[in-house]
Amino acid sequence: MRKIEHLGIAVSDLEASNNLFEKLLGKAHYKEETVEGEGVSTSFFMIGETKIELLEATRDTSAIAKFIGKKGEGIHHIAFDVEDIEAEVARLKGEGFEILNETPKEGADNKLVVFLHPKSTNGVLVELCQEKKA
Ligand SMILES: CC[C@H](C(=O)O)C(=O)SCCNC(=O)CCNC(=O)[C@H](O)C(C)(C)COP(=O)(O)OP(=O)(O)OC[C@H]1O[C@@H](n2cnc3c(N)ncnc32)[C@H](O)[C@@H]1OP(=O)(O)O
Ligand SMILES: [Co+2]
Repeated sequence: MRKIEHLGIAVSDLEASNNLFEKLLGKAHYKEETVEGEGVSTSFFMIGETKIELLEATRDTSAIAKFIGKKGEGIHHIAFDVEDIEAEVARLKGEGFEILNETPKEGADNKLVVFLHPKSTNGVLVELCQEKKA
C-alpha cells in the first residue's frame, strides 16, 4: 500500500454535498464521474496527496443505496493506492482477507479497483486502487 488514495463518503444528493464540501474544504471538486458498473455518480476533491470521493447511488441496487438505506449518509470506505493490484490481491488473500472481486474492475478516476469484505477488516470496507496503465 503506497498511500491513502481516497476516503469514500456516501451521500444522498451529490450536488448538495458538492456545495457543502466546497464550503468545508475551501475548494471546488475537480471532477464528476458516473461508474455505471457500480451504480454510482462520484465527485472528487483533492486534499494534499489524498482525495475525498463523494458517492451518490444511480440505482436502488447499488451498494451506496443499500448502505444509505441501512446506515444513512457517511463514511463508506477507505481506498489505498497500490503499485500492482494483482500482486496485492494475492498477498492479501494469502493473509486471509476476504476479497470481494478477485478480478480488478473499472473504478472512477482512471483506476482498476478491488474491494475487501469489511468483516475481514475490522468493519471497514477497504478498496485497492491501481492507476490504469496508459
Ligand atoms: C468503483 C467506483 C468507486 C471508486 O472508488 O472507483 C467506488 O468506490 S464504488 C463504491 C461502491 N461499491 C462498493 O462498495 C463495492 C463493494 N461493496 C460490496 O460488495 C457490498 O457493499 C458489501 C459486500 C460490502 C456489503 O453488501 P451486502 O449486500 O452484504 O450488504 P449488507 O448491508 O448485507 O452488509 C453485510 C454486512 O457488511 C456491513 N457493511 C456493508 N457495507 C459496509 C461498509 N461500507 N462499511 C462497513 N460495513 C459495511 C453491513 O453493516 C453488514 O454487517 P452486519 O454486521 O451484518 O450488519
Ligand atoms: Co472508492
